[in-house]
Amino acid sequence: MNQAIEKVSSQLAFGGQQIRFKHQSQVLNCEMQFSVYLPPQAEHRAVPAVYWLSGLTCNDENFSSKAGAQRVAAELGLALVIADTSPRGEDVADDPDGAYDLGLGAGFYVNATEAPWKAHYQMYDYIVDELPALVEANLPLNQQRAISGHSMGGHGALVIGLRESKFSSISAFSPICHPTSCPWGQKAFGNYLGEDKASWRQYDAALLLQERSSAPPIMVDQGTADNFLEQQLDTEALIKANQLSGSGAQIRYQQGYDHSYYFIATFIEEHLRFHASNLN
Ligand SMILES: N[C@@H](CCC(=O)N[C@@H](CS)C(=O)NCC(=O)O)C(=O)O
Repeated sequence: MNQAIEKVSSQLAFGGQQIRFKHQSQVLNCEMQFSVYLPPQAEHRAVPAVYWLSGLTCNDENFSSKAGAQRVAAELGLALVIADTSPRGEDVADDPDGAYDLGLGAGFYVNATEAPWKAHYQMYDYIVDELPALVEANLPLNQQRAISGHSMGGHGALVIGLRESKFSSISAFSPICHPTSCPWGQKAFGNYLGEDKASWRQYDAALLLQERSSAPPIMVDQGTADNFLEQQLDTEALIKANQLSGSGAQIRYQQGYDHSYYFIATFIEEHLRFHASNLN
C-alpha cells in the first residue's frame, strides 16, 4: 500500500512543520485529507507518532488548530498524525436529515457492513492499516506508535488500541466508553453494523477491556462538567471494566472541565508525556 500523498499546506510551528496532505484512499474509496505535525527532530531521524482521532463534526483541523499540542510534541520529538472522522465526498452517504451524529463527520471508526454505508465507511481499517502504511512510507516516521482521541475519537482510540498490538499506549479525552448502550453508539452501530448486536461488541471499549487480563498502558481524562457525560459517555462502565480486568488503566475525573477543546488543551501535555514515556 505504498501510495502517493500530496501536500495541501504547510506551516512552521515550534521549529517543526504542521502539514496538511490529501490522498486517494483505497480503503475508503474516496479522496481524504489528514494532517501531520513533524517535530524538528524529524529533519535528522525517523520519529515515533501519536495518532489522533477526533470527535463528532470534526475534521483533521480541529485538533491541529485548537489543542496546542505542537509545543510539547516538538520538545518530545513526537509526530502527530491527525485523521479525519469519516470518508468524504459528494457520493459518500450521509444522514438523510443531516444529523451531526451519523454519516459525514461521524464515521465512528468501524467497518460498516450495511448499505448504503459499507461502500465508504471503513474507518477502522483506514486508521489501523492504510494511514500508518501511508505516512510511514512517505514521511520520516519509525514504526513506534501511540493512539489518542476525543469523544467519538476517544472511543476509536480505546477500541483500536485494545484490539491492535501496533500501538504501545492509549489515551482518551471524554471517550464514548460503552457505545452499545448509549444513544450516539446505538444510532451509529444500528446503521453501520445492522441490527445483530453481537457484531457491535467488537467496537465497545468497556466490553473489550473487561474481557482482557492485560492491556497496554491507558490514560483517560473526563471532565465532570461535560454535558454529554451522563447520557453518552458512561465513564463508570469503563471504570468497572478496568476493575474487572485488573489492567491498571488510569481513569481520571477532572473537576469542572467540559467537553471542549479547552479541556483537551489543558491536559494534552500530560497525555503526550505519558505516550513518550511508553514509546521510549
Ligand atoms: N454539535 C454537537 C456537539 C458536537 C461536539 O461537541 N463535537 C465535539 C466532539 S464530540 C467537538 O470536538 N467539536 C468540534 C470543536 O469543538 O472544535 C451539539 O451541538 O450537540
